[in-house]
Amino acid sequence: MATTARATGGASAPSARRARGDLERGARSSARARASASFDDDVDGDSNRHDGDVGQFLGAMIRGERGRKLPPGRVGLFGCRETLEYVTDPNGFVRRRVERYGPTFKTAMFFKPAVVFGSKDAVREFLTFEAELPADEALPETFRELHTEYGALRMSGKRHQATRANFKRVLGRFALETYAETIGERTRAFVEDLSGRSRSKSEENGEKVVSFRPGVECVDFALDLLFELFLGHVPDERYKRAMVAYNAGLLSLGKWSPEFKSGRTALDELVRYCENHFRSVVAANELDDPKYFFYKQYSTAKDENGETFSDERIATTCVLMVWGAYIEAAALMGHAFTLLGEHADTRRAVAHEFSDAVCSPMDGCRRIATLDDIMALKFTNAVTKESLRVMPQTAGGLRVNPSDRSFDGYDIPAGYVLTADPRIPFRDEAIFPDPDEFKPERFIAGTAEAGANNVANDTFFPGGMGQHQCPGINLATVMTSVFLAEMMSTFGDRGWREKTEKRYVTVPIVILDPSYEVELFV
Ligand code: HEM
Repeated sequence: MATTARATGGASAPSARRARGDLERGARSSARARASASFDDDVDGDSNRHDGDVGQFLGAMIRGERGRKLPPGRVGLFGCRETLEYVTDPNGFVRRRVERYGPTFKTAMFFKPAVVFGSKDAVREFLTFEAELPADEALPETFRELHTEYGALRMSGKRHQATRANFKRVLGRFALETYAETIGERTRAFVEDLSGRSRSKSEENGEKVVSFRPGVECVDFALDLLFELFLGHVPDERYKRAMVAYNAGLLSLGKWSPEFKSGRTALDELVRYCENHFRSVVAANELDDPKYFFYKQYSTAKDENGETFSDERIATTCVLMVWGAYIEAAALMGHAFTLLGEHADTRRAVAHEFSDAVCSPMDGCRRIATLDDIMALKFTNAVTKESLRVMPQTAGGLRVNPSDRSFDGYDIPAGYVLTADPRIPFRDEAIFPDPDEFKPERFIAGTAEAGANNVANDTFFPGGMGQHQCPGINLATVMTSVFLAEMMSTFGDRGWREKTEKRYVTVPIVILDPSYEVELFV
């Protein structure tokens, strides 16, 4: 679940590397173009210099920034230009600014002035005071409302601590052990179904192919699977469509927008559905059925006052958890899958590692992996981590700086959003040499590519950091590792051919566009 990366369109190119290359070339030429434009940005950190940028000049006056040493960059008057550029291409936006200003810069996010940073020193300094910073005020208005009063991202203090304690019960190790079998079975069925859809390409060579659209099918699959893990079943299509509408509403541009209104209706419908379902499970005395593990945990969950949750709160929590998980897990599956398309050796290594773990002379390769098996897939797990690094799907969390402070050598005025952005260290040559290269070995201790800092909290934080750090990233990693293992065992040897240009949607997170299609060889 993440709140910041939001945009449309995306790079189109026949391979992820080329897509990234295009982004970079675009970034370089647009940086050159901007450098020669008369409305230039404040590049030296001196907020008194605006080089003809009237918006920035007026904005800095109104915000009382003149004479203070803010980071380099541009906020503008209301932050409109920066916000629109950010939502159009969030990863490129950050990359261009880091190239131009370095790892700490000021800008505007969702029309609020913001300081974005990602150097190890800045991250360490940030962690010394992050726990005191409110997250709620930094969220876009539409998100705040649809995230509801029960949403963790809006909470702080004792209320938030109680909510986090409950997350441990449904996203911690014991929970993952409980979910592993369903994840394994559903993933295998998904891949078998895909393979069963294959058809002969031509009469002559008997080549069998199957068309696969990861931008749609991973989303569908992840949504079904997470409904099943958290609600014990997959509701009918209507509620799946409602979840998609809710997702769109959360980060709509304003409360006036049709997306926001549909998101509101979808949320009400989903909460009603979950509440009725939860009540029916309780009434039937079925809470001890293992498929209702999630309900069972929440039926005894306590809030900050020691009170058990109301049915409405449990139902809303179910909706928020399915939402927070499905789009993130689907994005990661899609990114990791497409990155493997370019790496035949890596595909085979993933398939090999899986067969070593689950195949035996007794039962062939039919055993469903346990959590221990999945955690022992060191190479495959490293592929998922490297995919998160090479193709970041979310930004970091947003926090509001409540009072003037000095941070990272700069003056940060009260009201500025502070955000530690994982995309900055992900591309830092000193931490990840050849950052454009896809090298899962970086995340395997003892290999030549493994750097001391690769998995440190202050350099690799795809799920954010601090009080609201993602509690679900391990679930997404487990789902993706199993998905890759099953997919590569069936299709990894011969790989696939792209049928359409690769495109990315970045609303509300960076994810493959539904139109992207490949042909898998069976
Ligand atoms: C690769 C997949 C994922 C990524 C990249 C990701 C990213 C993030 C980020 C960056 C945050 C921090 C926001 C902040 O600091 O303000 C976050 C929070 C959160 N994520 Fe994830 N997430 C992922 C998967 C999941 C999954 C599978 C779940 C399962 C339910 C989940 C549930 C949550 C929740 C509940 C929070 C809020 C925590 C809090 O406010 O205390 N996420 N996520």
